[in-house]
Amino acid sequence: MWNQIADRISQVTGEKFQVKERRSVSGGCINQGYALIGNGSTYFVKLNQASQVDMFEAEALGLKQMLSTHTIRVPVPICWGVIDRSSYLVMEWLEFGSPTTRAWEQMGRQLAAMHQAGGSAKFGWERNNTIGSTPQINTWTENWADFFAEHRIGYQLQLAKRRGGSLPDYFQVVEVVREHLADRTPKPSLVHGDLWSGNAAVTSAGEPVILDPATYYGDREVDIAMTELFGGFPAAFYRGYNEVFPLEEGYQQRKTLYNLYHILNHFNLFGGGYGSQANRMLQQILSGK
Ligand SMILES: Nc1ncnc2c1ncn2[C@@H]1O[C@H](COP(=O)(O)OP(=O)(O)OP(=O)(O)O)[C@@H](O)[C@H]1O
Repeated sequence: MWNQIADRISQVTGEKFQVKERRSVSGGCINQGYALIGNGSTYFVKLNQASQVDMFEAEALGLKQMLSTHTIRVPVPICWGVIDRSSYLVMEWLEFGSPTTRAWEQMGRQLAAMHQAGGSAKFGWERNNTIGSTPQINTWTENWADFFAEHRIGYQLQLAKRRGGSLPDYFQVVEVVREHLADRTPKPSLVHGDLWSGNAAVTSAGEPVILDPATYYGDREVDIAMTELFGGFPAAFYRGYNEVFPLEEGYQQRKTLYNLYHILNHFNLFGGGYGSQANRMLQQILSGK
């Protein structure tokens, strides 16, 4: 299989690539990561079962879409497909370094520029993708409140019900979410979609980079909300972001709603205490606080 992947890399890049060494890269939960080292070039390869090829294709197309904005660095996808029983995604290898305050500030500015780049009149994306390993529904929708209420919260609630979670009534929640967002009419921004600290890094040359996206066109605030969910990014990141594209009034209230999506998804993926956390957030939202 590795030789076939090397042949595909050679075909796509136009430069003969032969594997000299292969190293396992730890860090991901969903896929197995490898460094493929050749003479003078290295690639990062993710592997999964053959059935997961759509997930890799969506990731590659999301990375391409972000690249097309020329705003923030993301790993360049090279090729993907199925060989034998495995699906694979090959991308540019990145050397990571320690982030400086300057790099965080620049990441904020560059993410803001990506959010400003435009490119769609509707919310959604050209295909469904995944958030973690959960399907993420990206049906094109005119109205942000409808999109987020139905395709983000509603979809996760349905999955949670099937998982046996005791969460408030689906219709009540979806309607309350729709109401809460009724006055929110953002321009569709290309968002990363899964921007926690594990998916943000800095190269050894000091350049900010964002990885492993769950791209779609949505309210830019979903990315900022998620950066705050598991501990937050350094203050320099928010300073840089607000310099270019200041957050609007009401963000603090919407933040809980936007992060509820990820907590419901964590409940669906991992169960445990995420169910009670989702319930607390839902109660807060339903009581209008
Ligand atoms: N282009 C790259 N070059 C070098 N190392 C990388 C690259 N992309 C990711 N990595 C390393 O591999 C690890 C896993 O990558 P990633 O998070 O994309 O995998 P995943 O299995 O899809 O993730 P997850 O389970 O977090 O959704 C990262 O933490 C990072 O250290």
